[in-house]
Amino acid sequence: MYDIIIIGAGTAGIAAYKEAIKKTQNILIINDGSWDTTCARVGCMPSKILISTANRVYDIQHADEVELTVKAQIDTSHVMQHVQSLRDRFTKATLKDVNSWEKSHKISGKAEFIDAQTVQVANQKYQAKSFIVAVGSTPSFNREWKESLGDLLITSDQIFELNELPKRLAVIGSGVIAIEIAQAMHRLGVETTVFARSEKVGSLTSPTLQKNAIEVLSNELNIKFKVLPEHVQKYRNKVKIEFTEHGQSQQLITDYLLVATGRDSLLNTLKLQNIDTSFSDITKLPIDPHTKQLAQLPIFVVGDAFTSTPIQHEAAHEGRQAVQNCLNFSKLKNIKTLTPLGIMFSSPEMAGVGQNFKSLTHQKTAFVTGYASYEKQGRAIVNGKNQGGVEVYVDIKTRKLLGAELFIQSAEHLAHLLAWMVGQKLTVDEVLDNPFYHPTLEEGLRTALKHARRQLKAV
Ligand SMILES: Cc1cc2nc3c(=O)[nH]c(=O)nc-3n(C[C@H](O)[C@H](O)[C@H](O)COP(=O)(O)OP(=O)(O)OC[C@H]3O[C@@H](n4cnc5c(N)ncnc54)[C@H](O)[C@@H]3O)c2cc1C
Ligand SMILES: NC(=O)c1ccc[n+]([C@@H]2O[C@H](COP(=O)([O-])OP(=O)(O)OC[C@H]3O[C@@H](n4cnc5c(N)ncnc54)[C@H](O)[C@@H]3O)[C@@H](O)[C@H]2O)c1
Repeated sequence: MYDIIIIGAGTAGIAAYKEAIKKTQNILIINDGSWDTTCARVGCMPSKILISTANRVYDIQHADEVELTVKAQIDTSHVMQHVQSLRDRFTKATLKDVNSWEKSHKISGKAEFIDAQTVQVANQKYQAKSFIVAVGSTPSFNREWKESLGDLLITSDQIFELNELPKRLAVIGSGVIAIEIAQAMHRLGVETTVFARSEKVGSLTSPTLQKNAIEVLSNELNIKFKVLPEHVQKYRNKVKIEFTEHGQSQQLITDYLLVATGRDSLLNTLKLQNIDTSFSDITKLPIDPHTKQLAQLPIFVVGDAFTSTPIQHEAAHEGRQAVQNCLNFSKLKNIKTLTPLGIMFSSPEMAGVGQNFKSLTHQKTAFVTGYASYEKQGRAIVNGKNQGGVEVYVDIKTRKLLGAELFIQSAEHLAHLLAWMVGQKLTVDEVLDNPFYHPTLEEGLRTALKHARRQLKAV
């Protein structure tokens, strides 16, 4: 009997293995499919390569933002090769690591539970004192549409495999994946149309920043809000989409349909109902949000498989932390301990830190919002990127910084600073006691913090 069986070798499973091997050699990791992680193969890395290249094209074509006249000829014919070769560099690094592990610790194949102590892979049974379940998720899509469109319906699992940039792309969804990829494709010269079921873009929950983001992004991108395809079909090896806009029936011919409408957990592949029949509905599993324990069992579910924050660093953190709970069962520690931090790599970037506007409002927390627009922010003007704004949320009683939302260029850096401040439970006064260099984007953050402090004084 193994000390731990880890199911899934993505970000969370690999982090769990690397932590567990420091404590015990009596471990097994089972993975169905490729051992190079969703993040490196079809997620974080290829998407960021595409976005970075697209933003370079944009900056060359918009040099007039800083009064430069540039006559450039941009050849995008190697973009997909660039995405793939750089992506391969990252996946190779992961595979090199995995290949260095003891062979007898690894099994390829789909794991299914037989009971709470036993899993089966291709008719072979394996038992463990504890399990770390890190099976991740997969893109959701309409099966009927897939049947009629075949390879022309793609998800984030396929888009980075295209040999060349398409001429035209339709995207369904206006969440994180949809907007990141749609904006990048548009900037690379792909005629891109986004179908959004609601009037919302990306991850922001603040109504002010959301409104601003809709304005800014729809100035650049063709986003059809509250419009969804009604019928799709293959037409001369293209995709024909029928939809209704402003009360009129319309149609659009495009090369591919990218479906980015969320991801489904792969927990349903594990036959958890063999442990307890009540586990057959994976959306209702009794998983403790803090310890990630399934019911009272020595089974811990980590990463994207069951989370409201499907992001890489959380998956890795949960994978590592779960090992302690397995080896010290049943003395459990909370796994979910990181300050919330989410960054969306649109342009301008969106970020959320700590508690967001929506959760603070729902919990009826007594807080003030400090706001700063970046339209007139000195450094942003100098950079020719003066769009968006930031909001900081401060507790009225304790004056502590509770969270922030950002929609500005380079939000990724400010968001980290803010996450570290929120994690240290600093008050707005303590944050403002720190140096703010001139001229920097951080000065805009100071404006927002001061705005919040003025309201506290007024309360
Ligand atoms: C397009 C895209 C862009 C992204 N960009 C970012 C980003 O910029 N920043 C960020 O933080 N996050 C990003 N993410 C999210 C990030 O990739 C995920 O949060 C992270 O990869 C989750 O890791 P995981 O270990 O939970 O799952 P995965 O890495 O998906 O690993 C799960 C593994 O389990 C295996 N498995 C499934 N079922 C079984 C079974 N029954 N038996 C055995 N093995 C099984 C799977 O095959 C897979 O290998 C992005 C995701 C996508 C799709
Ligand atoms: N930068 C990053 O950190 C990053 C990048 C990409 C993905 N991710 C992670 O991956 C997760 C999944 O991303 P995602 O974009 O697939 O999910 P999402 O939840 O961000 O967006 C889903 C979108 O699909 C729409 N939608 C859902 N069902 C629909 C339906 N039936 N018809 C039409 N539209 C529908 C929603 O309205 C929304 O616009 C994200 O939550 C994020 O945590 C992170």
